[in-house]
Amino acid sequence: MPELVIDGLRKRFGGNTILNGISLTVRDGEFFTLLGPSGCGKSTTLNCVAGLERPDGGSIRVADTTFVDHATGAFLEPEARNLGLVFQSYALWPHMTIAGNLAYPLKIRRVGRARQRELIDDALDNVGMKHLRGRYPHQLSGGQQQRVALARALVYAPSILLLDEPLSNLDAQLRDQARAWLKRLQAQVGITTVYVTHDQIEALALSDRIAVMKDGDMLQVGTPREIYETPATPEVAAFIGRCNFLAGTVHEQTDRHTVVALAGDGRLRTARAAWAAVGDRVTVAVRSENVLVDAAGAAPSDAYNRLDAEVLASAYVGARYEHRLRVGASTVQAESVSADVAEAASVAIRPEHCMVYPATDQGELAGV
Ligand SMILES: Nc1ncnc2c1ncn2[C@@H]1O[C@H](COP(=O)(O)OP(=O)(O)OP(=O)(O)O)[C@@H](O)[C@H]1O
Repeated sequence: MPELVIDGLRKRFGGNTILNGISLTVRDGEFFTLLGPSGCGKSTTLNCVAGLERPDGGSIRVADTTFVDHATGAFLEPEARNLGLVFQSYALWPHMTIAGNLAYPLKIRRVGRARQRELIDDALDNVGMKHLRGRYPHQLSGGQQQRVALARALVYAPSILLLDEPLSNLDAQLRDQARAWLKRLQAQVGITTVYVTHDQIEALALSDRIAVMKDGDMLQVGTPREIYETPATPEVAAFIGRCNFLAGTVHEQTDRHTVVALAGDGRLRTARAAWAAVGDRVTVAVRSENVLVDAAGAAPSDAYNRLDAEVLASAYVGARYEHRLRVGASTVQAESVSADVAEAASVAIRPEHCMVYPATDQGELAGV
């Protein structure tokens, strides 16, 4: 399966710049996700790959085939790109059986009847729908229809699979199931896949790598672990998972730590941020699951920061409790498995769980 290379992709609609020169490479056989808030340009990127939009700058190439190159004026028509496409609305033809829906793209490609049957059986087998080949779309559930849409996109062995929020019409439980079989299927077929979603859990669960987008720019590309554990910017940290942001000033640089004086009160040792100088204004990001409340009393002080805290509110949310605490001048969110935090007069945070960034407007982060 080929690589997809996007280089300097630009797109404007009217006076608005939607893509600011995006560059990325999707590797052979990779499950690659474009993740970001609504309107950041994910679908526009995918549509440029599909040939449904013409970019205003940059190029897109798959293996040795140029799909589009603004500099030379090259543009390959969508139907010549041999792509598998699945969108949010599955758009199966209602008057055709499932097998008929899958046969259609093969007929267009002039595949012989016997071979059509083999390919259709294989594709339906892949998605566990072979036994329903004679049914019509209205006789299937939403989840089953989505499987058929995927089988139809795979039946003619496309070079790349493009999926735009394909699971968003399914209810929560079906979505979980669909996620599991989609990941299995993609690995089994080994097809290079670009997936668009604004759902962070979906992105983390499915992807080999994720590109986090905002306002037509790419903020970070990395594996799910890299994106979650070492977000490149506070915006990435804010968009994925639950994160606290604490304002402060660099107080001291030691061999191993950067010590931050928090606004209000308290000091926080963080993993050393080599770029920071004493006196710099910084934003420290800490995931809410890394703010320990119930273990605070037991945490050895050399391995943890200990900060005075006041519990403002606690809520039971099923598998855990969520707490709002006042720490210095900030409100901090924390999680615990035990309800027993009423006495907590401090929180414990490991230095390596504190991520330091140049000072960022906290109001902007709230809007991510
Ligand atoms: N054909 C168009 N004409 C004008 N503006 C458009 C067009 N298509 C998209 N846009 C605008 O471009 C921006 C990016 O849209 P896009 O669909 O790429 O975002 P997205 O990240 O996929 O968001 P969502 O998750 O909501 O689909 C939006 O502000 C949208 O309104």
